[in-house]
Amino acid sequence: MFKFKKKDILLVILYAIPNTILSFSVIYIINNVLSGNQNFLRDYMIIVFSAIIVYSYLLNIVFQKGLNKYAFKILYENEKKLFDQILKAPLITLENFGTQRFYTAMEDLRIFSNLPYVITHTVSSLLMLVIGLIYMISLSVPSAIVVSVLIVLLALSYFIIMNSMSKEVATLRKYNEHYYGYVNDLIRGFKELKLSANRRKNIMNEYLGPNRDASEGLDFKINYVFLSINMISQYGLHFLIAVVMFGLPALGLLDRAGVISYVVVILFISGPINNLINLQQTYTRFMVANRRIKKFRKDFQIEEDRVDTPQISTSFQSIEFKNICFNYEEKNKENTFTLGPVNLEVKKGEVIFIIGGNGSGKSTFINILTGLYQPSDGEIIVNESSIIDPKSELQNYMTAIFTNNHIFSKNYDDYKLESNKEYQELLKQMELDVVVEDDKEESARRNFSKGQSKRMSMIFALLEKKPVLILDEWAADQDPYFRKFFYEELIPKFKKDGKTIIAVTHDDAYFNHADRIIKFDFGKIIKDLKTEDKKQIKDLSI
Ligand SMILES: Nc1ncnc2c1ncn2[C@@H]1O[C@H](COP(=O)(O)OP(=O)(O)OP(=O)(O)O)[C@@H](O)[C@H]1O
Repeated sequence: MFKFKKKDILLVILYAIPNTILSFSVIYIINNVLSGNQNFLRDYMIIVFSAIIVYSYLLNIVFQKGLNKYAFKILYENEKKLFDQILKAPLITLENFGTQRFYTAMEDLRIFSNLPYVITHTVSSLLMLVIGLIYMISLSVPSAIVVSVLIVLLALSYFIIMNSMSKEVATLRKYNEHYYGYVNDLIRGFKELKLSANRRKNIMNEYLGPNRDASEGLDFKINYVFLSINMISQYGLHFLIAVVMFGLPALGLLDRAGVISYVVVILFISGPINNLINLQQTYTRFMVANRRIKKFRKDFQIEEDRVDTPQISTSFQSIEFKNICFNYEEKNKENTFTLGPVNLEVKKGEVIFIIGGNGSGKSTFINILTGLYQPSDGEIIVNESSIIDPKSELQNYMTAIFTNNHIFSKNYDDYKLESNKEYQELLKQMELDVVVEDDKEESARRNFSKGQSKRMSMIFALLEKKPVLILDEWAADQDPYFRKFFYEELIPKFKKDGKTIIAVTHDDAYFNHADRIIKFDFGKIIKDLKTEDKKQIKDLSI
């Protein structure tokens, strides 16, 4: 995902080398001043010392600015790519994996935006460590070996304790996953919980409470251990300095000036050592985030052939389904629902009602009709001759209002509402002119009642001016008066205007307002009746 070019690596090196040399010059000067080296006790040394600090500061500012720019560029570019991928993902993928995956992918991207800093820190810290060791070796090889061995031992004990906690960390993560599930129930099911004292008691006493109790103990243990091992670096450093101050001179490995130099170097490299140790956790997080993003990219793979800007076509004449089949691929489930084979022809201007019991496949069929689901088998023919690719082209002819319609917070369509006469007329027609008093976008996107929001969606759908209108139980949320108006006035008007209407409905009182009734059962069309056949229509039972 984040690919480093040769130029980027060169830039990091170009920064890290002078930065390390400058930092090391600071130690070198301090060492010599402390040990009373006359060459370093001259007046101009303060200017040299200050110049090094200022230069080092400016170098860091310039580099950090570039690094920041680079990190944010990568982050925002990848965020845009992610949304592009989400918009192009098939509906079935979204349904199978759940929206939660998008949120975690976004979180993972944020983690990754730190990668450039971390790499730069790693390179600088490593360079500081190497130069510090070289300096110590130049002063005394055996002392440098003793100090290096002690540093390695301290780092090893840190990693061993850290890794021993991985099982506990995984268990805590599992507890937290359940916890977020309960929180979700609590927020989304707030009304249902408020209605039942038993439910409130049970969610608290049997789920949320025990989950939090178990997490509390584990969280404390993990944090306590992490706190303790983080102290290893602090107290380990004191131990190391004690060895240098007392142990090494006692063994005759270092003199007084050597001790001062060693202590100064150790104090200086303790920062980079700490960085390197702590960075291990960051790298582990990167690896996990990388794995998850890769999996996300694979699961939500973009199909390159997808046409992204469909043109509205008004030349619709007919659509024909030939042996169309579809089945939900549910892992580890034997009885997955299968739709089809569906054979059906819809002609321009027809009003078709789709009926059938719960779970008979009406919405699944609508999803195929609108190109949201890709059929596993069969052919879709539009205007008698052109066989079309349902993924990209079906939507050219259709607009749909689903049962769980959504009114966007902003206008993502090509039409404008302001000063739009047609919009004003539609508001009156849908009897929303008393609720929406002006033609401003925000007025059309306020909080509506369910029935009003469906009427607003109808206005938006009609403004799209597509020849085929698909409605999934649109009238179910309307009051009896408007429902009657919809079936008896609006549908005939839409038909007169040349629209083709395919509506899923349970309103048997209005079946006579369709040209055809198509009944689904167990994923198959079991009846396809013309409404002229009054007797058969009367006998239809859902
Ligand atoms: N995303 C999905 N994954 C797996 N199975 C699904 C999915 N969506 C629906 N189903 C199953 O497919 C079958 C048909 O569902 P569908 O929603 O098409 O029925 P419907 O006729 O619209 O029902 P209703 O009148 O209740 O809205 C049901 O058995 C349902 O459980």
